[in-house]
Amino acid sequence: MREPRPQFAEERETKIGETGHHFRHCNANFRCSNSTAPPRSLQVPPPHQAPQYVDEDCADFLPWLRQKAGVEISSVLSIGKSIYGRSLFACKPIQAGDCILKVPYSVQLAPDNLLPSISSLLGEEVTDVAKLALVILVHQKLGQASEWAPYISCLPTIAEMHSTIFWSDEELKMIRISSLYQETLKHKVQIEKDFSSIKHVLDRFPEFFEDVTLHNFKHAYNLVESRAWISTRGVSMIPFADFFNHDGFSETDVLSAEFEQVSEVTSSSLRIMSIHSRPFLAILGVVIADENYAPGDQVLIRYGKFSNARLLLDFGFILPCNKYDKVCLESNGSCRLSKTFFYQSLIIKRSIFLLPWMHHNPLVQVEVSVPHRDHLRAMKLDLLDKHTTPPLKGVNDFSSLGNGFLVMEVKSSSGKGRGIPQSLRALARVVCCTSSQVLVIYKDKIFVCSPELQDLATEATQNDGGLARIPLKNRAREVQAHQFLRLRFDHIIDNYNAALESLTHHSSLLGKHARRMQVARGLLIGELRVLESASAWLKNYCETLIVKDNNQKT
Ligand SMILES: C[S@@+](CC[C@H](N)C(=O)[O-])C[C@H]1O[C@@H](n2cnc3c(N)ncnc32)[C@H](O)[C@@H]1O
Repeated sequence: MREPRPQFAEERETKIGETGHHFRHCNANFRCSNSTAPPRSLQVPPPHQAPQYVDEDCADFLPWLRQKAGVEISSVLSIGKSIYGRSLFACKPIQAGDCILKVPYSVQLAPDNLLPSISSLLGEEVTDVAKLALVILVHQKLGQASEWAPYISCLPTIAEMHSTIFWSDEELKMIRISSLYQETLKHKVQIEKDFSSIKHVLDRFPEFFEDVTLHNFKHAYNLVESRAWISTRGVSMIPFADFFNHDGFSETDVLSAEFEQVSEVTSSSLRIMSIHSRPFLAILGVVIADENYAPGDQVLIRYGKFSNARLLLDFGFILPCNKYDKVCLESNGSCRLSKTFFYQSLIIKRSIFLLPWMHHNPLVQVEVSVPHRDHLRAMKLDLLDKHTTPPLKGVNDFSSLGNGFLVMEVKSSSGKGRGIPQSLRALARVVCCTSSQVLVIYKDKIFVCSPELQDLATEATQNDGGLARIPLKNRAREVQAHQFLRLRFDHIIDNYNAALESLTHHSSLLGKHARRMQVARGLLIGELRVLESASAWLKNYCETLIVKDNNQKT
């Protein structure tokens, strides 16, 4: 799920699902953005070019929805087609602030639409996503006999969906270097788990589920993940509203910018929930235009501040130059508090929903080891154990990336370097403290001690407890620590370049596979950009320190 998007949850720097915010229910406001922004996806031409304003396939959809709702849903939007699939276009001039869409709860599909005879058999572990997937499967089976048929028939087929959960093993290999690879495997396992937990119920209702395979279930599941929103009814499919496409270039923060306004000024319902531990915010029912639109403009919303990996996993597309791309350097293993793992390796992963029960070996692994022969090893481990806070707490795209260092693009190599987590730099500072050992004899025992590490410990205690958060007084050591990090980044960069190089040789791929290869390349290129920006920043940082040092000496 995602953001206010279809399941529109916000991908923010804080884990929304854990903030404890709970908004009175409501009709939420979505700000929409005009499709005159630059092209957004790999699929050219841009969406505002020659849109087909009326989607003939949906001819009976709006009259049906209006009749079912008993009210006008929107008088200013029409359903059309763009390169993004079904899309919403302004059919009349729209002014900022206009309410452009209202979808009553009565025409939303939620888990409570499941027949009580079915839902009563489902265990508590069955998620809302899985339940809503079952609702979709029931209506798919009913076909034209379903009262939701005009909507269900508008949903994309599995062949039209490109989430990496539908990629073949061969296709997935193309993104093996990215953490999305692990995320995808983990997510597939989660879906399989959900399927096994409902299988006995499916068997009890052959009239609805006789032919349902894991494949069909996955399809329905991803329909929910790529289109559902969160409402007070839980995860909901909102017909018509789920035809909005995503605009990653929009500066409008659908979630947070609207947040207070919605909860305070309108009677809207904003609610933050978490599906599969993924943070997302959802809003519902009412969409307010945030800018003016001329007839024919595609009206887009921002699903969330999603990196390409997340867009690809949930929605099956990526954006070129996605400013929300991130890379995660993750401490290895399932147990980040393990001193050994914490020190011994850092793994670079792209950030997305990594689920904790998966332990496949990541392809890119960077050793940041404290050699066993390091006399300070025990002390370093102890210090880190005492002072290091979980580096990724609350900042990850993916629920399971609790162990890593989330690296975002550093906009300027001479800037503040905010894309490189302090905790990662701190780790490098500690790891690089390798000298100044002294032996202390205490109670007839010999202890190895380091004034340098001791200083860090004192400094941490005197400040906020964070270890090595400020530059080391010893400038040469500070440079050494950052050069050490840069080496690791450069190693990963080399691996990304090699992976990209290998993708260019997949010329035999056709159709869907060729498209997926293009997407895989786009994903890796975006992550490489983040890595290169970090490396450039580290280089600049070291050079600046060296110059300062030289100036002081002369
Ligand atoms: C909520 S639905 C939007 C309506 C959808 N286009 C349809 O045909 O029903 C989300 C899906 O739309 C497509 N989509 C939305 N925004 C996109 C974008 N910026 N670039 C490419 N595809 C996009 C993706 O297939 C995504 O899974």
